[in-house]
Parts: sequence; structure tokens; C-alpha cells
Amino acid sequence: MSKVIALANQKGGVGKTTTAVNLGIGLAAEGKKVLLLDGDAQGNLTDSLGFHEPDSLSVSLATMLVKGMTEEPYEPREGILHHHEGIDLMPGNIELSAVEVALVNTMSRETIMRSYVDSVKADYDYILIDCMPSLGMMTINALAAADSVIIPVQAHYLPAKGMTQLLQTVARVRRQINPKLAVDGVLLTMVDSRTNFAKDISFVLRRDYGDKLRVFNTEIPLSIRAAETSAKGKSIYAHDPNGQVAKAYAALTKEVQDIGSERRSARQHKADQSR
Ligand SMILES: Nc1ncnc2c1ncn2[C@@H]1O[C@H](COP(=O)(O)OP(=O)(O)OP(=O)(O)O)[C@@H](O)[C@H]1O
Repeated sequence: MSKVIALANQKGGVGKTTTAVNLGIGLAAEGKKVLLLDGDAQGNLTDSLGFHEPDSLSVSLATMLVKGMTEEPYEPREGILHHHEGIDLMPGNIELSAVEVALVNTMSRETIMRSYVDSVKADYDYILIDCMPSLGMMTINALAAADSVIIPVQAHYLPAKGMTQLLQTVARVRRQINPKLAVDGVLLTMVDSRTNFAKDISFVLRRDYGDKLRVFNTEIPLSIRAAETSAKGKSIYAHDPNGQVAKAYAALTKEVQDIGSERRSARQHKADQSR
């Protein structure tokens, strides 16, 4: 069964795209079939994977969503690109901005992306959605399509108000559209080991949100090597295989798979008890 994970935080520049690339390619290295969806009009995920002119692509996620809105039949695999490190990508570009505006007046406006995801799900073990840095319609669509959400947070800045708003949005989507939506946890990124900020933030998150909110054991270190990867169009495993960031993303990949297995056994346990 495939798992759909949204990478969301309405704050920009916190590591959503970098995590989508390196978690996705990490899962592919473990033998999983992975599709990344670029749900951000900036097209950074598409660009980071070496498709440096996202706006010139003739088919993208926006094309599929427009066809979904207008109920035109579509071939869901059209436009999917393959990256040489073993993952597929449905690219995103500036056209998503227009789609976001158009969605507002569409029937089933929150579930257009879910219909697209459902149409390709059978081909993949994991689908990761890189969200826009906003809580607009495109992010709501991603949350409606997802099984769970990972929230990357830059370790030297805790957007306390932003976190509350994001968790409220997740709760609203869960209540109204997608009851199965879980929060996998907060991922601390760009952690500078010379400071205590990461520890302080973990403490504040646990204090303010309690055990409702898991903080991943894995922390992603701050490193110029991570910042270099997008221009190169490759993952950190290919760019700096022995560095700390590659090790951290490999550890995150394991942690994400472990959360998946824990949830599956919890569901099984519940099902067995209700028999
Ligand atoms: N571990 C890291 N160490 C240093 N720089 C990093 C690290 N991870 C990401 N960066 C850099 O930080 C910037 C923001 O990262 P990224 O694009 O992944 O964030 P984002 O949340 O997707 O941003 P946006 O919301 O604008 O799409 C990028 O220039 C990226 O290369």
C-alpha cells in the first residue's frame, strides 16, 4: 500500500524541498518506488532535480489539476519525469499560481489533487508532496491528499504562531476532508551544532504541544554541501556521500519507514481487538 506524505510549513526556506529530494531519493535507495510532486509554483523541487527551467515544461502538475477541475479525461502519467537517482517527478511551475486562484471557484476544490494522487498511487510505495510556503488552497489540497505530514522547521527560529496555525489547519482538514491525516512530526533542519537552538526548540515544542507532536530524533545539520545540491541537480548522497547531511537524511529515511510500520501494526492491533 502506498503512503502519501506532504512536506508542509507556510514559512519559506525551512528545508521542505531539500527534504523532499533527499527523503525521496533515500527511500528509492531502499528499493521503494517513489514519486515526488512539486506543489509549489516556484518550481524549486523541479529545479533542484536538474530540470532547471520548470516554466518551459508543457505538462506539469498544473496541467493535471486543470484537467481535474474541468473534468477533462487525462493520462495521469503524462508529464512524469524520471531522475537518474531512481525517482519519478511530477514537475511544478508558475502555472500552479493560476490554478490556485481558479480552485477557489471550483466544486470539490479541496480534493482535486487527491483525485490526481489516487490515479497514480498504485504505481508507487511513497508519494511525497512539496508544498507551497503558504496555507492556501494548494497546501489544503496536498493535506487532503496525504496520509501524513512532515513539518520541517529551521532550527534557529521557532515560528510559534505559525506552528499553531499550521496544526489548526491540519486539524481542520482532518475534521472536514481527510480523517486519516496524521502528523509524522517536526523535522529540525539546518541545525548548527555550535549552538543550543535545536535543543531549545525541541524543548519548546514538547512543552507547548506535548506528545501530540513528535519531533524526529534525526536532526539535519547546517552545511554548505546541502545548499550546493540544488544547483547540481542531485541528492546529497551523490554530492557528498560521506558527509553529515547524507548520514542524517539516511537516518530520517529509516525513521519515516519505522513510523509507517508502527502505524500499520497499531492499526492491525486495533482491527484484531475489534474482531
Ligand atoms: N541542511 C542545510 N544546510 C544548509 N543549507 C540548507 C540546508 N537545507 C537546505 N538548505 C538551503 O536553504 C534554502 C532553503 O531550503 P529549501 O528550498 O529546501 O526550503 P523550502 O522550505 O522548500 O523553501 P520554499 O518554501 O521557499 O520552497 C535553500 O537555498 C537550500 O539549499
